[in-house]
Amino acid sequence: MTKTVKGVIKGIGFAVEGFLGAFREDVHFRINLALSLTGTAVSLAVLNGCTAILVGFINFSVLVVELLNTAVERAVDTATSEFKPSAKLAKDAAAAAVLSVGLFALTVDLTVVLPELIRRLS
Ligand SMILES: Nc1ncnc2c1ncn2[C@@H]1O[C@H](COP(=O)(O)OP(=O)(O)OP(=O)(O)O)[C@@H](O)[C@H]1O
Repeated sequence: MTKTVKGVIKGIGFAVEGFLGAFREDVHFRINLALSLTGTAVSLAVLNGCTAILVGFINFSVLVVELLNTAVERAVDTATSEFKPSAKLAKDAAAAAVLSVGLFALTVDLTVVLPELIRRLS
């Protein structure tokens, strides 16, 4: 196995560790994981073609942004235990990113996915 391939496999291992660590230690991550994967699965199940992929991706992106939020929170906690305005802004801006994408995903789910789900079930 070449050095490059070994490096890629190692990198994937670190990514899996990051995912499992966030799952273990962050309750917000677990909640957003459940919501995001449910939204993604329902979108892919009830919508078709490009719409399914786009709406599924919007739901999945909540999970991605929540992972970044967890990373920012942990990095800030590692960097300082003192109260610093810049630390507050870093954490609050990361939380705002999750809120923004979450609200957008919710709006899309309520206006695109839910009506289609109801139509199929009725
Ligand atoms: N070192 C710090 N300096 C300034 N403000 C901070 C610092 N750490 C946290 N805060 C702020 O305090 C509030 C609560 O943060 P806290 O880290 O307790 O909760 P959180 O961001 O939801 O993360 P967690 O998931 O770890 O509970 C937030 O507004 C955050 O920006």
